[in-house]
Amino acid sequence: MLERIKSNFTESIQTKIAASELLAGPIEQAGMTMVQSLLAGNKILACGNGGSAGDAQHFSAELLNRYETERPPLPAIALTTDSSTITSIGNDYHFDEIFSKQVRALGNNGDVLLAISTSGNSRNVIKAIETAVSRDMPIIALTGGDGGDIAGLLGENDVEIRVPSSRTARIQEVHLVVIHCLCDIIDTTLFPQTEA
Ligand SMILES: O=C(CO)[C@@H](O)[C@H](O)[C@H](O)[C@H](O)COP(=O)(O)O
Ligand SMILES: [Zn+2]
Repeated sequence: MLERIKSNFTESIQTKIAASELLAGPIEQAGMTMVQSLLAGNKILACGNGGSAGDAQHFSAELLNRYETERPPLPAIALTTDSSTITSIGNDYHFDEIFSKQVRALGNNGDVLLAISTSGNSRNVIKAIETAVSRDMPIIALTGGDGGDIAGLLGENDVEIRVPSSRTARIQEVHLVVIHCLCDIIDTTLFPQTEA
């Protein structure tokens, strides 16, 4: 068991090192897309399932409250938190619609959709992306594996940040680092004078 534990750490570290080489460019591009949207008075909507629902909430909390620096609150909404909304859409329509219906209600032209799926194949995340496309919302997709169906849906103003791993746990561990990089870009670009 001790060897198994150590190998989980080793694999996580190695995936992060590989990701830092591959993903620094796309992460910078995604961070600047978010900065431009926030500067224009827009907001960021975030969604995902399971561990990725937690990631969506982690991101929105860091914008709404703070990341590392003292700065004003920034507008973000996790579409994963309102159990009344999620259960009623799932019950009356379909679980595939739980995020897309909220994007229809809350998403405006220029808002960003942060779509998180380790497989790239979650139907409710895919439908949220399709709705965001129809609203002219740029999409930042955090994926893994081969990018799944999400990879084929993105346009030239969108950014896919695809973790080079096929294990859900390893992909999620890198997604968290990516989310912290995005928060760091937002803080240091929008509030360059503020001390951490
Ligand atoms: O956290 C984990 C596994 O580490 C699970 O809860 C996992 O997030 C769920 O199985 C999700 O439904 C997987 O969805 P996705 O990442 O493929 O979109
Ligand atoms: Zn997990």
